[in-house]
Amino acid sequence: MSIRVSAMSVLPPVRKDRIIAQLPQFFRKEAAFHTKEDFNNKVKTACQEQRTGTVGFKISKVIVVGDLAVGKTCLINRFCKDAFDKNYKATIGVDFEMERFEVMGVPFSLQLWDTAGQERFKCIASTYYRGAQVVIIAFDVNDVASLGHVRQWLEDALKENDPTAVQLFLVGTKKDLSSPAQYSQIEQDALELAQEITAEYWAVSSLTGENVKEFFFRVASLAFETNVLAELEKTGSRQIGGIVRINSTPNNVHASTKKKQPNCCQ
Ligand SMILES: Nc1nc2c(ncn2[C@@H]2O[C@H](COP(=O)(O)OP(=O)(O)OP(=O)(O)O)[C@@H](O)[C@H]2O)c(=O)[nH]1
Ligand SMILES: [Mg+2]
Repeated sequence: MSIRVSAMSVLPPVRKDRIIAQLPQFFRKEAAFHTKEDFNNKVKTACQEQRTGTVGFKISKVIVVGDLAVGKTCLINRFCKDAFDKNYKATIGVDFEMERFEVMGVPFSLQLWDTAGQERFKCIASTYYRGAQVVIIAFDVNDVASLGHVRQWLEDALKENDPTAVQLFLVGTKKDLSSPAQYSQIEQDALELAQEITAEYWAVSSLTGENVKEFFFRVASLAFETNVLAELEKTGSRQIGGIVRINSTPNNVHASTKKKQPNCCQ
């Protein structure tokens, strides 16, 4: 009996709890990437017609930065391993986890980079900031100073990346440790800051798991949506180039552009 190894059989199927069919909603309207209830129509159609180009084969890089001990490692571990460690073990340099999703039937992967917050490991960690599509800045909702350091983390992360291309999230951690009154006080400041730096704001607890899955699903969905839109724009401009060259009338332009569409997913 011969064994056939195809590209499809190398990867196990995407986990059932990583399948995204609908756009997960924002946490706070005041500081959301956008407030639409559903995925962009063009993106939905592209997924239905399997016209998402290379998006399904690419891996988006996500970096998680923020002060030491705010809970970056715990946040990633809660999502990726459904585990929580109450003992603090500082991250030395960086670590990363791969997470595979399926968004509206299209495979999509995130590479989650967990970086060190300790000053002495920061210079190693910062060499891994480059090429991030998503920057997550974490602060502890019980520690105002960690919120105060967010701008510095942002500046460091953006030094290595194209600021206009980065999707930014501000995440308050350890929500379980604060009383509702304390929390709402810091949330005001966090929302204000999130608006100023154009970040989407979330508050989570890795201990209880509150909002952790919702948050990463939102990150994956928005990164996916952005990538598909960029891909459609690329294909669109290629088609326009074709139209100019063949100098067609509007009717047969449509026919010829249709033929030119890549069919890489079939
Ligand atoms: N109660 C509570 N404790 C948390 C939570 N998240 C993290 N911690 C605790 O906070 C401490 C630091 O967590 P880490 O995830 O290691 O912090 P870090 O940001 O990765 O720290 P560095 O790697 O040094 O930058 C640990 O003792 C965790 O158990 C949370 O949601 N709730
Ligand atoms: Mg860590």
